[in-house]
Parts: sequence; structure tokens; C-alpha cells
Amino acid sequence: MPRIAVYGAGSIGCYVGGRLAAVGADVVFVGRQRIADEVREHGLRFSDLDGADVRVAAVDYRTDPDAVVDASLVLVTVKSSATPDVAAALAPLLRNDAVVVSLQNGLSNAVVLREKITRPVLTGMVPFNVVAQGEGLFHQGSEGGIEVEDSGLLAPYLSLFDAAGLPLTVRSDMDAVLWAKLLLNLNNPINALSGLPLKTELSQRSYRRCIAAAQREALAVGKVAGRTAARLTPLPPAWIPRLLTVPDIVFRNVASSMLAIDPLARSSMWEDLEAGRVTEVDWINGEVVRLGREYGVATPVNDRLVELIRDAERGGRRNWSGPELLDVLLRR
Ligand SMILES: NC(=O)C1=CN([C@@H]2O[C@H](COP(=O)(O)OP(=O)(O)OC[C@H]3O[C@@H](n4cnc5c(N)ncnc54)[C@H](OP(=O)(O)O)[C@@H]3O)[C@@H](O)[C@H]2O)C=CC1
Ligand SMILES: CC(C)(CO)C(=O)C(=O)O
Repeated sequence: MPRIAVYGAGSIGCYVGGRLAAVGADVVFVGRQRIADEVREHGLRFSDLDGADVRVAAVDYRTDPDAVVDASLVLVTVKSSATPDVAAALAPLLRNDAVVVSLQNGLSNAVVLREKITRPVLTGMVPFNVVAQGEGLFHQGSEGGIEVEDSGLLAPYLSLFDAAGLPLTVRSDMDAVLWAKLLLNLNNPINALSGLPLKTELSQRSYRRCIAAAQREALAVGKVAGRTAARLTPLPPAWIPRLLTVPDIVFRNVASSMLAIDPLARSSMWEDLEAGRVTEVDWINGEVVRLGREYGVATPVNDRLVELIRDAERGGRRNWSGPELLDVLLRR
């Protein structure tokens, strides 16, 4: 059986790898000692919105990068700041038939991996939220299926992912998929600054107006930069800002799928601030700022979100109410 390595096994890695291992795949998890200890003490469990709650038998969680040497598929699940180190660590260790898939947010992770890795590196996109709930439990708190770059190289694994309840949708327009996911991720800093679960935050119009402002800016930059966004939601990406700004009562009725989120789910950026880690803001809102500079489009809302998260990373963290945040973001 082909061996699958999950490199950087935290929330996404433990969840995806856990689901694969639960259906008998040969999975090795590579990550930090603290998670290795947690999994050794409590075992690895995953749960989801549909009521699944599965304990994975015999988890192979290692801290040494050498664990990838036997893997024919390597799923990279570190945060974006760690990608250059991971590229350097993986490059000399990969089998000469290995395939690497980046399951990360942002636009550039696969590109960074390809700078060092000579084996094929494919882009992937995880639409759903996973929260590490402690004691080895990783919970999927929103819906959606993983999308991956079209390549025959993943054909041997498709039935395994299907069996694991993680069907892979193969796409030939991954640049558009990554851009559309980035538009949704523009909410990550807003959620992190709110200090609220996603569902509570998205239920409040003032926060949604913040997201809409960040998205409108990104859509304007994307138009000039020639970036199209794939349709990942029932509405086309360009209509979402309008939907976000409707009154709460209308939003609850017309956008119920956007609120189909576990009440505990938070953005991965909230998890980073909570753990005192550097966030991915430079790879999310920072990408809009960079593109704006390149194409001469002002991006004051995303500029401010980047600044506010940087302050929070430096220790100036506080919980922003929706009206306070909106006021700061829209102040000219
Ligand atoms: N969580 C979510 O709901 C979602 C996340 N994503 C994206 O998926 C990616 C992974 O996110 P997530 O799972 O939340 O991240 P996590 O921080 O939970 O997991 C990444 C793990 O990799 C570890 N790590 C970092 N560097 C290395 C290294 N060099 N070698 C081995 N392990 C390393 C980290 O340790 P340490 O903390 O010590 O650095 C951490 O334990 C991100 O790009 C994120 O944006 C996408 C969709 C949803
Ligand atoms: C799933 C989603 C959009 C949840 O916020 C995410 O990608 C993240 O938290 O990084």
C-alpha cells in the first residue's frame, strides 16, 4: 500500500491524515513534539458536523523529517511562514516517485515548495474549518470538499480519499480556486480580531460589512491584475460583498449556508493569535496589499487589517466589536 506522509500535522494535517488512517491507509504524521505527546497520551480522534466521532487506531506520529522517505504522497499542512523550511527539509528526502500536495491557504505555497523540490508539487484547497479541541480531538466545523490540481498523479489515491469521506475534486483552474479561497479568507483577521466564533461573528452585520469592504478591495485589485475567482459558494464571488451587507434578519434567511458552521469553529488566524504564533496575514490580506501596490490600486482596508493583526501578534491583542472595527477600517 502506498505510504502517505502528512507534513506539519496540526489541525488540518491531523484531521485529513486521521480520516485516511481510519480507513486503513498507511499514514505517517510528521510534526511537533507537543502534538506527538498529545496523540500518544490521548490517541487521535476526529469528529464532524454530521456526527462522525472516530478514534484512529495505531497512529504513527513522528517529529523527524526522515519519516517521509518511504512516502509516495506527501501532504504539506504547515502554516505559510513555515513553507520555505519545509521545502528545504523535504527536498533531499523525497522518494524519486513522490508527489507533494500543498493543502494550505494563500496563493504562493506551492510555488515556494517548487523552488526547492524537484518532484511534482500540486496545489490543493481545503474549504472547511478544523479546530483542535485538545486531547487529540480535531473537529471539522464547516462543510465542503477538498479541491486539487488536475493531474493523473493523484489517480491512485482518489478511491482512498473517497473512502475516507474526503472526496477530491480535480480542477484545471486552481489559480482561480486559490484566489476565490483567498477572498473568503480575508475574513480570517476580522474573525481573529473579533475574538468570536465564526458563526457569532458572521451573524453580525457590522463584522460582515468589514468583510465586504476587504473583499470589494480585493475584487477591484483582482480585476486590474487579471485574477478571476472560481465559484466556490452558491453565489458568484463578485456578489458576495452585496449579500454580506444585508440586514441580519435577511442574511439569516438568504445565506443560511454561510451560517452552517459549528458554533465552536474559529478561523485558523484566531488559533494562531491564541497560541501566540505569527499568523498568515501576510499571505492572505498581505497578498491583496502587494497586488494593489503592483497595479496602483489603493487597499486601505486590507492595509489596516494587516497592521491590526501585526499589533496583535506583538502583544497588543484585544477583542474588537463590529462597529469599532468597521470604524477603523473605513476611516479615511
Ligand atoms: N485550520 C483550518 O480550519 C484551516 C486551515 N487551512 C490552512 O491549512 C494550513 C495548515 O493550517 P492548520 O492545520 O490550521 O495549522 P496548524 O498550525 O494547526 O498546523 C501546522 C503544524 O505544523 C507544525 N510545523 C511548523 N513547521 C514545521 C516543520 N518545519 N516541521 C514539522 N512541523 C511543522 C506547526 O507547529 P508550530 O505551531 O510549532 O509551528 C503546527 O503544529 C494553513 O495554510 C491554513 O491556512 C485551510 C483551511 C482551514
Ligand atoms: C475554513 C476557513 C475559511 C475558516 O475560516 C479557513 O480557511 C481558515 O480558518 O483558515
